[in-house]
Amino acid sequence: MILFLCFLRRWSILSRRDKALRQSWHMSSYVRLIGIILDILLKVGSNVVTRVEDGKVALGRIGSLCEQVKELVESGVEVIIVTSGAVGMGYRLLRHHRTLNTSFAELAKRETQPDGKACAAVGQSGLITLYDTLFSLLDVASSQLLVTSRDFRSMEFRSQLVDTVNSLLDMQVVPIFNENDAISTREDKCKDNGQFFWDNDSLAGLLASEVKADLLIFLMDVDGLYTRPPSQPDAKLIHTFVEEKHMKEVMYDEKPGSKGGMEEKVHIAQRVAEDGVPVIITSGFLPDAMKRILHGDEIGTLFHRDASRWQKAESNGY
Ligand SMILES: Nc1ncnc2c1ncn2[C@@H]1O[C@H](COP(=O)(O)OP(=O)(O)O)[C@@H](O)[C@H]1O
Ligand SMILES: N[C@@H](CCC(=O)OP(=O)(O)O)C(=O)O
Repeated sequence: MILFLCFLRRWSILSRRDKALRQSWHMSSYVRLIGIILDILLKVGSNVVTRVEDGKVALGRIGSLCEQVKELVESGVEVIIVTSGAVGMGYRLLRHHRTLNTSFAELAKRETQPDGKACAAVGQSGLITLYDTLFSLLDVASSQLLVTSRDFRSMEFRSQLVDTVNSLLDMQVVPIFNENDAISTREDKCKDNGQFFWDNDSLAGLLASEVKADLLIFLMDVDGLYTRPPSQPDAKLIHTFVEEKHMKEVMYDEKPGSKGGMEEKVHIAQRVAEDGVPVIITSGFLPDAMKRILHGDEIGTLFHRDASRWQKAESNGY
C-alpha cells in the first residue's frame, strides 16, 4: 500500500513536470544551477509581514505574496510557507488595548519571556486568519501547522509530519507553518546539526531538508546578502555565495531585537545548500520576487553546493 502511494505521488509529480519544464524555458544561470523547481519552501520574515514604520500588517505585501503563490500552485508548483509575524501582530494588539507596557525592542530582547509568548498566542490567530482570508478569496486552500523543536526529536513525528504535508500538497493545499511560540522552549543554537530549530529561519531550513524541497526562499527586508550591512555605502550585493570567497569577508550589523539575524541565516542557508536544497535570500518587498525567480531573474543571493565550481566556470560577478 505504501509503495503504491509513493508510486502515485511520483506519478502525479511527473505529470506536472511538463508545466514546470515550460517554467524553466527562460533558462538563466540560476535556473540552470538549481534545475527544475517543483517544490518551494518560502520563509516570510516579520519585517515582511508587518510594516517597520508602525508595526501594522503589510496587507499589500501579503496580498501580493498570496497572489504569487496562487499562480505557482496553478502552474503545478508545490509551495510550503513558514511565516513569522505572530509576535509582532500580538504585540500591536496588546499595546493598542494598553495591556502591555514593554517596548517592542525590549520585548524582542526577552524573546523567551512570558510577554513575548503571550504576544505570539494573541497574534497567531490573526496571522493565520489573514493568510486564510486572502487565500480563500483567491480560491486557494491553506492550512495551519504549529510546531515546536521538541516535536522533531521523534522520528515518528517527522515521518507523520512529512506524510501530512505531502497529502496537503497533493490536494493543492498550502501548508503554513510557524513555531508554536506560546509553548515552545528554546533549543541551544550550538546543537545545530539540522535536527533542531530555534526560530523560523532554522525551522524553514529543517523543513526544506525534511521534505526535500527544490528551493528554499528567504523573503526579508533587504535585497539579499551584502558584503557589509546594506546601510553602509560600499556594501555590494552578493550574487552567488561562495564560501571560500565570502565567508570571511562579509560583515554583519544585527538590528537590536532581531532574533536570528543575517549571520545566522547565512549559516542555515549554507547547511541547507550542502544538504542539497538550493537557497535564495531576497527581498519580500518586491511585488513579484517568486515569479521572477522562477522565470530566471537572478535576484537576491544564491546558495548552492556547487556554487564555487560553477562560479569559476561561468561568472566573474560578485
Ligand atoms: N551583510 C548583510 N547583508 C544583508 N543584511 C544585513 C547584513 N548585515 C546585517 N544585515 C541586516 O539583517 C537584517 C535582516 O535580518 P533579520 O531581521 O533577522 O531578518 P528576518 O526578520 O527576515 O528574519 C536586515 O534588515 C539587514 O539590515
Ligand atoms: N514565531 C515568531 C517569529 C520568530 C522569528 O523567527 O522571527 P523572524 O526572524 O522575523 O523570522 C512569530 O511568529 O512572530
